[in-house]
Amino acid sequence: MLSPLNLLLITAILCVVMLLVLASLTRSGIAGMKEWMLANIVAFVALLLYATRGIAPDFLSIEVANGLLAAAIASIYIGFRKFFALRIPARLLTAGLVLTVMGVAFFHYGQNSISARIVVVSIFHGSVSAGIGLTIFSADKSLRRRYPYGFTGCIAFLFAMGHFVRGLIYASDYDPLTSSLQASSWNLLFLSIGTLVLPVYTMGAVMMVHDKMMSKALDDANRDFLTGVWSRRAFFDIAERELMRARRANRTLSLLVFDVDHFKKLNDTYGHAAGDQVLLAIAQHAAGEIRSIDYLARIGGEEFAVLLPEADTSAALAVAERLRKSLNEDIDIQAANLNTDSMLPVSVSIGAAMANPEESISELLNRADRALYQAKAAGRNMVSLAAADDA
Ligand SMILES: Nc1nc2c(ncn2[C@@H]2O[C@H](COP(=O)(O)OP(=O)(O)OP(=O)(O)O)[C@@H](O)[C@H]2O)c(=O)[nH]1
Repeated sequence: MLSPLNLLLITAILCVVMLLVLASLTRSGIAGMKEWMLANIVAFVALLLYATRGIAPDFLSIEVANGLLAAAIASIYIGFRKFFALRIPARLLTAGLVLTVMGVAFFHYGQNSISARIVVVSIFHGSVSAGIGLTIFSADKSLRRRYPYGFTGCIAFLFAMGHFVRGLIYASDYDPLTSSLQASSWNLLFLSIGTLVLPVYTMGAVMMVHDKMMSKALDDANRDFLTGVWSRRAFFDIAERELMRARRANRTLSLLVFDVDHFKKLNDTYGHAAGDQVLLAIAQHAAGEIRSIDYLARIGGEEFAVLLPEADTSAALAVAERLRKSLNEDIDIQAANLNTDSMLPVSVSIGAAMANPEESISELLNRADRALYQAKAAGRNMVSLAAADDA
C-alpha cells in the first residue's frame, strides 16, 4: 500500500540496489565513484532513521535523519564535481549543511513546525540539485548533447524545481501537516518523487561513467600508444570517410607520407628508448605544423601520414616542405636518463600525392609511398611528388 513509511523503505532498498550497481564499476577508477557510493550508504541510514519516527528518539528521526540525507545529496554533488575534476566548494556546502540542521532543530525545539522544517530542507536539496545541473551543463559544452549528460543535467534541474515547489507549498501552509509521515496527497506526491532522487542521480552517474569508459576505450583503439596521434587503423577509417566526402563535394584531397631518415642508425647508436623519444617529438612537431582539419597518423614503425582535405598538389607540396624544414632540426628528446646528448639531429623524407578520381585509399597510399622512396633514393631529407598517372 502507498504510505509515506512504505515509500521511505522502498527508497532505502533502492539505495542498496544502486550501491550494488556502483560496486560493479569500482574497477573503472573514475573519480566520483567513492562519493556516490558513500551517498547511497548515508541515505540508506537516513531513510531508516526517518522510518523510526515515533519509535526512536525524535532527535534521531528528525535532526540526524535530515542531516544525513542532506549530507547524502551533498556527497552526490561532490561526486559529480570530482567526475569533471572541478573544485569542491567545501565551505559553502558545510555552511549549507550546518544551517539546514540548525534550521531543522530550530523548527523542532524552538517553534515546532513540520512545514517550516520541510521548507528548510527543500531549500538545501533544491540548491544542491540546481548545483548538480549547473555542474553537468557547464563542465564541457560538447558533452551536454550526449544522452547520459543531458539526461542527468535535465533531471537535476527538474528535481531542483520539485524541491522549490515543495518548499513554496509548505511555506504557504497549503498542506498543513501534523506529522511528516502523514498520508496527505501532496506529502505522498513529494515523497513518491523523492523516492526517485538518489536512485536516478546514481543511475545518471553510472551512465556517465559508462560513457567515459566507452570514449576512453574508443580513443585507446584509435590512438597510437607511443605518440598519441591517430593509429594506422583509425587512419584508414578517416581516410575512407574523407575520400568519399571529397568526391561528393568535388574537392581535392592530398596525402603526405613521411619516414624518419636513418632511423635504424639512430636506434642502434642511442638506443630504442631514445628512438621512441624522437618519434614522440616528431609527432608533436608535425601536429603543430598542420591545420586543424588535417589528420596526422603513425602508420608504421617510423612512418607517418598526413591527410590534407581540400589541398591540391601545390598546397600539399607547400605543407610537405614546411614539415620537412621544421623537422630537420635537432630534436630535444629530454634524454636525461639516457646515455646521450639531449639534442639529436633528425631529418625526414616525404612523399606527396593528390587523390585521383576513382582512386582508392590504398592506391593513393601506394603512390605516396613510391614518391617517398624516390625522395629516399635521391638523397633523403627531401620532398617528392607522385605523378598523377603513377598507377
Ligand atoms: N625506437 C623505435 N624504433 C622503431 C619503432 N618501430 C620501428 N623502429 C625501428 O625503425 C628502424 C627502421 O629502419 P629502416 O626501415 O631500415 O629504415 P631507416 O634506418 O630509417 O633508413 P631509411 O628509412 O632508409 O632512411 C628499425 O630499426 C626499426 O627497429 C619504434 O616504435 N620505436
